[in-house]
Amino acid sequence: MVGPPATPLSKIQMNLSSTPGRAKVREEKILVTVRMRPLNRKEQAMYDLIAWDCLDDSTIVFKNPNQERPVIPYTFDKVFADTCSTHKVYEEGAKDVALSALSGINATIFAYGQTGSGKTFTMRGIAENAIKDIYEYIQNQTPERDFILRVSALEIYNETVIDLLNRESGPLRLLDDPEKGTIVEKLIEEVARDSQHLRHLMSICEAQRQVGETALNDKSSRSHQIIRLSIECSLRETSGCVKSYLASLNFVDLAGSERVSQTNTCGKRLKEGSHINRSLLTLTTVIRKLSGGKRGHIPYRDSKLTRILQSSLGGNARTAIICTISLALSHVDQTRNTLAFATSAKEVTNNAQVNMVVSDKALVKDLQKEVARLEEALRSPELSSSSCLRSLLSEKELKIQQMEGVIEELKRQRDLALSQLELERKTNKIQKGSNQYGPSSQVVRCLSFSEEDKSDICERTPEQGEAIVRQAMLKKLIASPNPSILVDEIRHLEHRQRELFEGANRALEDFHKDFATHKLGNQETAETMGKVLSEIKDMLVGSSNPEEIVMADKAKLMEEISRLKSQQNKIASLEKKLENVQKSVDKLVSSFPNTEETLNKTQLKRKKILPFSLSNSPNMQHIIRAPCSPLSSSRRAMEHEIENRAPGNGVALPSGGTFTRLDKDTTLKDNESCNSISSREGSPATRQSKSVNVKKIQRMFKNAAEENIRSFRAYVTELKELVAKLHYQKQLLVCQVLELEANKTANDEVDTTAQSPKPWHVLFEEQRKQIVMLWHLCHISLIHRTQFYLLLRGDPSDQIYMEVELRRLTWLEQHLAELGNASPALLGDEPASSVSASIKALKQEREYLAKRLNTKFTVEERELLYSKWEIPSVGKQRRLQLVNKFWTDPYNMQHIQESAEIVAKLIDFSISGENASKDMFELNFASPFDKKTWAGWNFISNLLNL
Ligand SMILES: Nc1ncnc2c1ncn2[C@@H]1O[C@H](COP(=O)(O)OP(=O)(O)OP(=O)(O)O)[C@@H](O)[C@H]1O
Repeated sequence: MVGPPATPLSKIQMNLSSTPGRAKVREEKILVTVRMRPLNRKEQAMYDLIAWDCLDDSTIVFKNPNQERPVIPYTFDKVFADTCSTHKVYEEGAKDVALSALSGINATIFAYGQTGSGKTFTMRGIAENAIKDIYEYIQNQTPERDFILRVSALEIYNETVIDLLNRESGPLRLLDDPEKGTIVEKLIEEVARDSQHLRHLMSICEAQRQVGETALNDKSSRSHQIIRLSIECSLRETSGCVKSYLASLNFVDLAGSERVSQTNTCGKRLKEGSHINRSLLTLTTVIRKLSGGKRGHIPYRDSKLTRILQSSLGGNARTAIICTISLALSHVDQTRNTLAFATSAKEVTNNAQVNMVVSDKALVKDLQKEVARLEEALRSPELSSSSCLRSLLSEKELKIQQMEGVIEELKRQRDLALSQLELERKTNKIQKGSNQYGPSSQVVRCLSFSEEDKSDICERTPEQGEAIVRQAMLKKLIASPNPSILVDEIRHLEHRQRELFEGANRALEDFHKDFATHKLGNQETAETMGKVLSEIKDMLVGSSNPEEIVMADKAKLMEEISRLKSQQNKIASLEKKLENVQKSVDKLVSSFPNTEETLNKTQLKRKKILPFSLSNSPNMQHIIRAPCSPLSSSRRAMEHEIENRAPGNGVALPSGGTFTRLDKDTTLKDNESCNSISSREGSPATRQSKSVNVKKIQRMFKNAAEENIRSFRAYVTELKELVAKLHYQKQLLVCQVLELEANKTANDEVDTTAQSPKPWHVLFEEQRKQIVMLWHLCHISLIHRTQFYLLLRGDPSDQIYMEVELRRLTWLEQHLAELGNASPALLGDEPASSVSASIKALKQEREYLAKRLNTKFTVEERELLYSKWEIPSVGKQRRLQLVNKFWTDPYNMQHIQESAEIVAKLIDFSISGENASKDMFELNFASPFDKKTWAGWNFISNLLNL
């Protein structure tokens, strides 16, 4: 086949390269030489004159015997005088170009000239010399180089291409190949075994050529002849890589230009001459245009000659043109034409390049091995068996389980760390004296009632320390509730509540006793006190008793919940009663200003006046220790008052000491004073002194009573808050327990369901709906959805595919949700690169499908679709608008069905077609569509690392 080397373009590296032993070949002008033919016999017989002279080996000049016009010399790369041998012409005008083919560069040598000027004579010699040199070169090469020579030959006779090695094949067609250029269809290419064989083949070509007799040449070539040697050189390198060069060497013997007047042709010869001249004219035009440097339209296609020689004329080849001329004066015009052609040809530039074929044999061998392995695997019954599939599936499920386990463990560790961090933070705040809590700690604050009034960690009592520990425990408890811990916590709260009520009761009883003993306050005050006392007692009765708690210890969790629920009313009742107590105490306080007056009227009559004292009350410690009690501050105020008293006022009060001890001392001193007053009764000084002391004692008594009333009021207020907190805390705990119970019930239901499975068709419908929703949420490929949806119709064998798909999608959806919720600092670019990549891929897929609408649906069908899917009749990108509506409503199964049907038509997918097999899903994340993954599935695959 004549044309550029028949090597696939993909395997050819069209790089400039150095020819072995030569300079780099880049742009290069055509080598143009002129060979003079001596006068032949006919010319001599006619006494024709020699019209041309060689000035030197590159210049020829017309002899101007008449000296009419100034002579214009012609200069070429070489001018060979008529005495020059063909060998010299070859050596200096063709060899260099011809041997380029040995290093992968296309080469063309052709003879151009007037008929009978010696073209065939010259080309025969050139080819002979080239063949000789080529084989010498091959023989001198090292064994690392292998050469293969192939021969093909054709002639263009009357614009018909004939295979000279297979003339019977008839006229051959020229074809345009995008990679190889013009090629001759069905042209035979014979491998030359050696130089002899090659010569033999060339002799066949010569014998087959059209030759005719004309007036100027007995054996005139009536056709253009092209003999092509394809030379393939393989170079084995130490790395095992093999480089191959492939080049063609064309020997072109053109038919001669001729004038009818000179050749005296007619009929057949005239027709031949006409074709010859026309093709030569095209050649001349091509050369002239190329020489002008203007790369406009080059009329290569105007003749078969120029089409076939296109790469040699300004293309990828080194070219040498030997222009043959006759020295005879009778042919001077034809010679001038030839020299003009030669002059143009000199200006034509070619771009010869090495045609290198790199074939990595090692790689090829590896690929062959891999193919063989895969073929073997495919043939293996094990791989296609269901056991293999099952093991593959179980392996992947195991991997998913492991990943889920890891995720759970990480979550647990994260929660634990957060809990510890929060505790640490709060502990630090407490140590710094701050009791401010962040909004996120609201629940914990409700539970941490015992901590709120701790102002200094240094003064923390064991109870306070315990409260901090409990607080941490409660936070853990909320994060991961445990029924037994919850129940314990409830009991603890109830116990604490009872302690508070009992403490309040004892304090109030003593308080009331003191009032009664000392007749403090008026009747109204006494009534109020009695009322408060009875209300507190009611509260105690209303609270849960120890037996219930003991019973609850043994009760089951649900019974405990019921009990707590039933307590709701009791708690509300308690709150109500506390309200009453609060009101009563307020009333008591408001009535107290009359106390001084009462004291003056009543107590002064008594011989023995005892100040109000709780010194003997065992419950006072409860009041003092009561959380949130302002008693400490009132105590300080009392101490301050006592300290500021004048030393000589007759009241011997020790400075410092506790309130209780102060009361004791005061009581003692007061008793003593009273006794003393009694013994000295009657003296004026004594009366005055007694009057002063009584007033002081009354004032002290009043202060103490006021202080105790205020303290008790504050205590009741605090108690009310505590009850409210307990109530809230219990509710929280009940919720926790209920949640646990609900989970337990749900699990039980699942277990029950597992024991009595639903019918497959029901389960299939449920799973399919879930899958459709998850496809939507995870932005899965529409093509995948369509194929999966249409292929899996609820057969029992679909079960495994459904389960795998559901499992994957569930995992993916959770993973994407976690990515979306996670901190960007923790995730880096992952969320953006994952979700957005899937969305982008889906968008591209929709665009792809939209483009196919025109080819897969007729205009009428499209209009129907637009109408049905409510696409406006006027607007841009209606096709995309339509496709954008597919698969967008996961709740509507009719919509899903119709979407799937349209997408299936767009991608030529048919459930009965060749490409419709459930195996296409392969139970892994590879894309189902021609193995050409969409970005979404690519991402999913990478994401799951399966
Ligand atoms: N340089 C030369 N020295 C001696 N004889 C030559 C030389 N060139 C050509 N001849 C002779 O001239 C004759 C014509 O030559 P040839 O057939 O090669 O011409 P041609 O250009 O091929 O003609 P055509 O175009 O008609 O085929 C032949 O007999 C050949 O031997």
